[in-house]
This record gives sequence, C-alpha cells and structure tokens, in this order.
Amino acid sequence: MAKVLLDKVKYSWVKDAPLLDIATCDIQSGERVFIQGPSGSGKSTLLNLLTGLLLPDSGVINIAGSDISSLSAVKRDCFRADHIGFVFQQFNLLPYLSLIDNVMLACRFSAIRTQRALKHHGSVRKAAEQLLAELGLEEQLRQRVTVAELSVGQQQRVAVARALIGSPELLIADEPTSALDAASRDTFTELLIAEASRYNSTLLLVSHDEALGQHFNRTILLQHINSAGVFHAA
Ligand SMILES: Nc1ncnc2c1ncn2[C@@H]1O[C@H](COP(=O)(O)OP(=O)(O)OP(=O)(O)O)[C@@H](O)[C@H]1O
Repeated sequence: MAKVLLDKVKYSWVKDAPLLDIATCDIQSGERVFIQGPSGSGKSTLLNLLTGLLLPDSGVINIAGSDISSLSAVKRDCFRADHIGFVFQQFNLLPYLSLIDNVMLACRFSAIRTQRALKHHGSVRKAAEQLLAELGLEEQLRQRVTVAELSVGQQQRVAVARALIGSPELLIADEPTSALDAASRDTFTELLIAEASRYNSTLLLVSHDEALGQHFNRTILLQHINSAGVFHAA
C-alpha cells in the first residue's frame, strides 16, 4: 500500500497563470479517496503529476516513500510500471488481443509486478485468470473473444484487472464510470473499491461526478486543496 504526499506543489501550463497550487495533500496507505472537481479544474493535470508524466514547477510529490519528481525520466517510467495501476477513462485496451493478454501486458513492463503475480498465483496467466474471474468475466469470454467484442462494461472490468495485476501499491482511476448509467456506475464503483481492498492498493478515483462520493469514506474537493483559483471551467 502506498502513502501519497503532496507538499507545496505548483503547476502551470501557461507562464504566470498557475493551474494548481496545492500546499499539502496527504493520503494514507490503504485509503480509498474520491477526488472531485468540475471540468477544467485540473484533475487530469493532477493525475499526470501523481504518475510522473508531468513534473511540478516546484514542490514535492512523494509516493510510497519515493520523491517521484526527483527521479530521472527513465526511473519515473519504471516507478509507474512497478507501483501504479491506472484505469483510464477510455480504458486503453488493445482491441485485437484476448482479455488475458491485455491483463498480462501490465506485468511485461514490471519485474516487481511479475514476481508478485508469480508468488501469489504461480504464473502471470493464472493471476490474470483469477482477476478476470473475480471481476465477473466468465471463462467462455476469457478464452474465446477479443476485447473488441466486449461491451463497454466488460471492457472496463478488463481494464481494472490489468491495473490490479501484480498488486501495485497505488490504483488510480480517471473518470472510469463516465460511459455508464447510474446503476452500473454504482455497481462498478463498489467493485473497484472491493478489488482495491483485496489487493491492498491505495485507491484514488478522480471524477467530476459528485454522486460517486457516497461510495467513499473520504472526498477531496480539488477546489478546496487548490489555491491557484484559476480554473477554466468548460
Ligand atoms: N496539454 C496541455 N497544454 C496546455 N494547457 C493544458 C493542457 N492540458 C490541460 N491544459 C489546461 O489545463 C486546464 C485543466 O485541464 P485538465 O484536463 O487538467 O482538467 P480536468 O479537470 O481534467 O478537465 P476534464 O474533467 O474536462 O477532463 C485546461 O482548461 C487547460 O486550459
């Protein structure tokens, strides 16, 4: 499990127009946290900072004891692959691969996650099988179809399995329910929280959708922690 700490983090896309100015934000190991903010408030920018895809203009971003902003680009890529599982809004699955191959892909870039999958399941394939089964994708689907043949809800479950294989300490989900109706959204969010607990991952879910807050013990409003105050709402 990962503790996440932001200290005096500032980021601007445009010089002299800060988008994010976060004095402090502290998320404990194992917490399941909902970060809510309207469109244009900087949620994706914040996630890109947390995953080391962007570097802050100043300040420190510490994840699981590592100051990721001080790592080289190559080490940040390795850190992300080893310690962070990501569920993207558009899932980013490879459409012509099987479900299992999509899930196993996350281990190909991380020796640490491969070792964990081997330790707990005997093989990476078995780890992928178990995750897909837990997420309700029955064997017939797992064996016979490509991702392109799945419904949106089924693709989303594959994306969660890929994010969780090898038990990364931090699971980040970016607007993962935007394509779902209200009932499916609630079911999926509960499933995501349960799987994060099962795999001992700290969970950060980011969305504009206030209704998701009911599922979480803690909600952080981006506007409350961000004193930049210049957000360009759509
Ligand atoms: N690549 C970029 N280059 C320049 N400016 C950018 C870039 N990405 C985002 N921005 C600016 O940062 C602001 C916040 O964008 P961001 O995508 O982080 O917000 P968001 O809260 O995730 O929005 P949404 O919910 O609509 O996805 C945008 O309004 C835009 O002005």
